[in-house]
Amino acid sequence: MTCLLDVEQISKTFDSRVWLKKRSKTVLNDISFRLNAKETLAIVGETGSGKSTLAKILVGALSPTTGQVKLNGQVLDHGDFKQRCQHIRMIFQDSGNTLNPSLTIRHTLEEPLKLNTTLDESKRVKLIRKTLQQVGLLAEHMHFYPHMFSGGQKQRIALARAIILKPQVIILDEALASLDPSLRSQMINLLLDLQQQMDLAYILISQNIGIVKHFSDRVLMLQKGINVESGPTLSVFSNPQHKYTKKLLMSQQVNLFKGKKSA
Ligand SMILES: Nc1ncnc2c1ncn2[C@@H]1O[C@H](COP(=O)(O)OP(=O)(O)OP(=O)(O)O)[C@@H](O)[C@H]1O
Repeated sequence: MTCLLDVEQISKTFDSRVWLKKRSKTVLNDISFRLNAKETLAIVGETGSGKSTLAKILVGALSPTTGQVKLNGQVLDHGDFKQRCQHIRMIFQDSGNTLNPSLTIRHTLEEPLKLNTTLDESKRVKLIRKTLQQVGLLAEHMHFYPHMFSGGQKQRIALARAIILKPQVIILDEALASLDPSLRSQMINLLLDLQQQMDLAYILISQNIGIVKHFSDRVLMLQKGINVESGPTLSVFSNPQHKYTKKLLMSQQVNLFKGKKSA
């Protein structure tokens, strides 16, 4: 299988000044992993372990102190948002609530198309209709405003905004955390369907071992910015080697023997 995303030895140190004294804090230390098409890698760690910092580096919102990110073998330069935003998209926990309340869904979805494609208006509208249907909404919803949707529907619109440019990688930063269990299962099934249809790769950032077990192929356990254990999700969860992994699994007491798509 060809490698889509190649993350090589990423480290990040934040510098700050307190009372004229310079302080440095290393929040990511030598993180490397590879991601293939149609694959889901979960990045799991407690609060403050560096998950969001890593996600921000992958989408280009932060530059790494050392290391590099390659997409299809090409190094991504920090600040090259046009290249990144077409290929790597991110959905947050509250993405649905960040929709501009004064814009119809059509205008929200049309914005990235105007910025990144040469499609004319009729082709843009056609693609918006198709994308809304792909995420389980109606084509007519493009005329609605965000306040006319439920939380789960808004998260689907955020997903539509993420897939409309046909990206290769989607980063889900706790994107399922605020949904109730039934909406969460529907969203996971939708994400798995889209993964097959569009050859998408996902990076799932989560503290929820149950979601990770259900959704990911491989897992990377992050503790204080260090990759303490990684591998196929079922192997890591059924035979954890590092005490941090054992502690997280114990704290959430998950049934470890059901994996992706069989749960
Ligand atoms: N701009 C910044 N300047 C200094 N320190 C920062 C900055 N951004 C993040 N940090 C620190 O980096 C560490 C990792 O933060 P990060 O948000 O990546 O963790 P996280 O694993 O995503 O946590 P959570 O699950 O709570 O979102 C934290 O200690 C945080 O305080």
